[in-house]
Amino acid sequence: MILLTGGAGYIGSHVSVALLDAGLDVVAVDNLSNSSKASLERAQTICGRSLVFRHADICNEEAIYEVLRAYEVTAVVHLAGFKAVGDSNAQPMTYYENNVLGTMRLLSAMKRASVKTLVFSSSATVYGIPAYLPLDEKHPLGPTNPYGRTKFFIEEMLKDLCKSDPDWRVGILRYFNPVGAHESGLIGEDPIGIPNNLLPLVAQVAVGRREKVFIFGNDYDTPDGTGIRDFIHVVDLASGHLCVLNHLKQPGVLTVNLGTGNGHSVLEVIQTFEAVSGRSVPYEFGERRTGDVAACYADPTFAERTLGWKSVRSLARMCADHWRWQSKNPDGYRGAQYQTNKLKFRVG
Ligand SMILES: NC(=O)c1ccc[n+]([C@@H]2O[C@H](COP(=O)([O-])OP(=O)(O)OC[C@H]3O[C@@H](n4cnc5c(N)ncnc54)[C@H](O)[C@@H]3O)[C@@H](O)[C@H]2O)c1
Ligand SMILES: O=c1ccn([C@@H]2O[C@H](COP(=O)(O)OP(=O)(O)O[C@H]3O[C@H](CO)[C@H](O)[C@H](O)[C@H]3O)[C@@H](O)[C@H]2O)c(=O)[nH]1
Repeated sequence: MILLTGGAGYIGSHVSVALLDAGLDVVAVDNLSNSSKASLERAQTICGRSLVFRHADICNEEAIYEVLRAYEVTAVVHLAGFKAVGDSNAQPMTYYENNVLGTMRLLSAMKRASVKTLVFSSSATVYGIPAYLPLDEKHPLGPTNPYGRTKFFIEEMLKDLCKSDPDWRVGILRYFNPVGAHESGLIGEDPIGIPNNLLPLVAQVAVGRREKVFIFGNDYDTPDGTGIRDFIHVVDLASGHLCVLNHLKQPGVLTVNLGTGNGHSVLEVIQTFEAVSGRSVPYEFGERRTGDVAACYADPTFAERTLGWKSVRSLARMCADHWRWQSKNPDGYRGAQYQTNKLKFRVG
């Protein structure tokens, strides 16, 4: 049984599908602070298999310990955490408490239950301002905001833990920019309030929920002046978790970029989204956003060499799948236009 923390979230629901489709048993733990259980009900519908859902907080060591023991968990995929850069500047201690302390509590529960295999969601944000591109795993680390520092501190903690005890096997996955949705259109990203990230905002403009996209800067040193990022399809990202889980046979830490290696500009994303959706996405150029860099994209060769993992879905596919999710669920999970044949969770 695999314990998936943050399982009801955007990436977690897609990882649930990847794990269930691979025939693994899953217990998903989430405190639903940024998600809805509907995502996991739909993940079950997609796979035709049920999982166990437990409403719990990773900061609650006893609750996590009880789950680890009750379901005979053998490995943990740890995605639970807060992720908004702006919020983390405003409330750094909340971020340190939830992300760093929460991970400490989880690790402590794992140690007590003798579960010592972990896959952790880190972020390309740990690299900070790129000294060179593409970013390989050896690039120096220097996160520029509290959210990024929570990921950095957790990475350091995991390295120390593995040095101290050779029984631990840890995969650190540095995600670039996850976008898109499962091809069924049943699960996808459902941010609360005005989206901070580009793709969900573009999708909400296309569907008519918002008026236009403000492009943060068109004077970067890039071909069209707008920022360049490494957008990666969330289904490709999810499959990377399976690959790393299968690969964690040796003790120690394996740190891997999950990106495509291709950079796409903000304007390119908007134009591609318009083309696949047939909708217009009005935009306006505005000031640069504090903390943004001109370009950020991965060197994904280590992932391919060590895990045999490679992203396969194009930007057009990312936009098309994101659009299918958004157009079928204009109000996200709250709209619930879909009537899914709800499979019951194995334990409610
Ligand atoms: N989406 C991105 O752009 C991105 C990029 C890099 C890394 N990540 C990391 O990937 C992970 C998943 O991100 P996501 O985009 O799916 O975000 P998300 O907010 O959709 O999912 C996170 C989930 O964790 C849950 N959660 C938060 N704190 C919790 C706690 N204390 N106990 C239990 N559950 C808790 C939330 O309710 C949510 O369901 C996060 O750790 C995030 O930092 C995301
Ligand atoms: O309303 C918007 C939102 C974004 N952008 C631009 O779109 C690009 C992508 O921005 P996102 O906010 O979608 O993504 P970031 O690259 O800023 O950051 C994301 O990816 C990082 C990893 O690369 C970290 O994981 C971070 O937490 C996560 O939010 C940037 O050039 C940004 O300036 C706009 O022009 N307008």
